[in-house]
Amino acid sequence: MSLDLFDITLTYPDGDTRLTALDRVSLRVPAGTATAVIGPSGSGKSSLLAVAATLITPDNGRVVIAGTETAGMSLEQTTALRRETIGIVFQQPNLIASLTAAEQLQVMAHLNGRSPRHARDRAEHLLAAVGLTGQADRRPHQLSGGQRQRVNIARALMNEPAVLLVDEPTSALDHDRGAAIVDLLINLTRERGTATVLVTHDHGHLDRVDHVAEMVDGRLRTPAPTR
Ligand SMILES: Nc1ncnc2c1ncn2[C@@H]1O[C@H](COP(=O)(O)OP(=O)(O)OP(=O)(O)O)[C@@H](O)[C@H]1O
Repeated sequence: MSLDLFDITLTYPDGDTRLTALDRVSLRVPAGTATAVIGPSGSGKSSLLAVAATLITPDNGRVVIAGTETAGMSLEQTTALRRETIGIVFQQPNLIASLTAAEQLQVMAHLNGRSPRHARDRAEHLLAAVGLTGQADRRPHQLSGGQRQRVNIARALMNEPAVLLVDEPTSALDHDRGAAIVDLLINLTRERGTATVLVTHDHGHLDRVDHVAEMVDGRLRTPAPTR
């Protein structure tokens, strides 16, 4: 199931006028593929991710998540859609200090009303998928930065999202660990068929993704295939 943004315009209040952060942006991310969004600071990358995540409603345009049109939905409907179909990986892992790696994941399934047994099994499976077999009982301070980011990614996948939105996942990591995280994200995208958007400053990893979309002053250059 794909992610589709059609002709999105987003403005923010700016004194007496409004600042255009996204200017008629359209983007299609098919299932099982990853698109990197690059561009200078202030070009609109985070705004694009926030609109795709249904965290901000654009002034104009349509956001279609896994075939579901989000325009006109109530707050409750949008929240439910987000919980069920979107996984978000923020730049900083934002893990809960007192919980083990497995518990960080189980909380997500609990919020979605899944059984504790289901949550335990899925957490174990996903921690293995991100290369953290044997680390399930560790708390954040007992994990490295790269391992914490892996827990973060596994947590975003807990509810089997159709769409995976990732903001600067490698910014706190050195080049090799960053490359390993991008490889992991690409493999998970293929295996799980997610439509993945990856905002990144790190152009060293662009050869791994399917498309690169460049933001310039709120506009998107047509995505170019990278392979
Ligand atoms: N909440 C807000 N209120 C007003 N203006 C905002 C708000 N958020 C972002 N902007 C402005 O919108 C434009 C796009 O910002 P955005 O954060 O989307 O860019 P970005 O490409 O993600 O930047 P960076 O790489 O620095 O994170 C910028 O001019 C920014 O100053």
